[in-house]
Amino acid sequence: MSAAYDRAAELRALDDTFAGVRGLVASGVTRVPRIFRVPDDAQEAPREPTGGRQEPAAIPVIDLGCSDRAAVVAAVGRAAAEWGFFQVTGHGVPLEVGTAAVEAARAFHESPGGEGTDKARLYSREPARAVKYHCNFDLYQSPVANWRDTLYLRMAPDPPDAGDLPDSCRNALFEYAEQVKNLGSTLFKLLSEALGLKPSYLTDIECNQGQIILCHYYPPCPQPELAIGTSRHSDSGFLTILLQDEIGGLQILHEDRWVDVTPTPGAFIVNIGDLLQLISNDGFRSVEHRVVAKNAAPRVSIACFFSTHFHPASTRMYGPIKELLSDENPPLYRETLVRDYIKHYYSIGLDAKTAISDFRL
Ligand SMILES: O=C(O)CCC(=O)C(=O)O
Ligand SMILES: [Fe+2]
Repeated sequence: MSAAYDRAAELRALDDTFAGVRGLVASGVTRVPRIFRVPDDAQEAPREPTGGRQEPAAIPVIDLGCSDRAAVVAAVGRAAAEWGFFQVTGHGVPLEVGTAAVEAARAFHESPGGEGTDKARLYSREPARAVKYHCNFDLYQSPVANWRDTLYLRMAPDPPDAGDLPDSCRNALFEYAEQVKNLGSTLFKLLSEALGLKPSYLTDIECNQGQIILCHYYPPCPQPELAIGTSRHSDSGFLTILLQDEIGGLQILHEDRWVDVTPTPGAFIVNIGDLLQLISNDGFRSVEHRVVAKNAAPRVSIACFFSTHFHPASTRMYGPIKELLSDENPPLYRETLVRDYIKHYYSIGLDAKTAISDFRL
């Protein structure tokens, strides 16, 4: 690495544009700047794509509208234990609600940056702010900047001031958040039952209390093989519900291979987060995933995390659920406040799944 490369200064210069990766692309960059380059030696170990000699693997698709509830519970339990990821159809969220949210997110990200704009008003990486826009939440922690910008909305437990949301997104994203919250409640019931607990168990212990919505935008990348859209990581919260557009690029690590999560119109992707792995005492798995960069049309995804994150009033301790423990299934993790877990997770930045192992007994 040449001495002339001042990474900190380049990160700062990007931050100071308030326009993110989209701003770089709009200005016509044809080469990936060094702050985004994935070092050769960090090339992510299991590089093999889906397929090879076998049939391409695919995450389970579960129809929540199926009238056989026991079968749905069993399918959710199997998927959460074996894959950590599944897609759901028959979920009751109208197609147009998801489409409107994706298009609102796209319009925001494609709006101009610069003085006096929504982007400049919202650009922040201040933890306390409920509505903000930034390029890489972990820009200064992570060794590799991701080819991605994000609009961040903390919707619950305390909803943001409506006026803080960009005008063009407000209605679509409030509506989306409400619908996805309801879907989250449905999923927490199914997951409780799949653990052999009463349906209200996970909501009784407030796993659904926090809701954070991240509207990601992945601009076309001129040298996609040198960069990454989202570095490999597992999600920190209890549960994530993700909507992706038709571009693709999301991959999950399954049996040591990267498996493509193929866009399925109208379906949501659901995945278990670290905190649910922790309280289920490894009954459910929080699985690493990443987004590859592409030189295609921009990609939009909306991730909804159920997690109270930095909520200061939350004093509940989370540890392996007592009802699941026995001599054969002793606790594997120590108890933690959500905010302490999240603080630790953020201090590392997106990386291979390491935060949860620091909480193992
Ligand atoms: O954009 C995606 O498909 C995934 C984003 C993601 O993994 C995350 O926000 O945690
Ligand atoms: Fe994620």
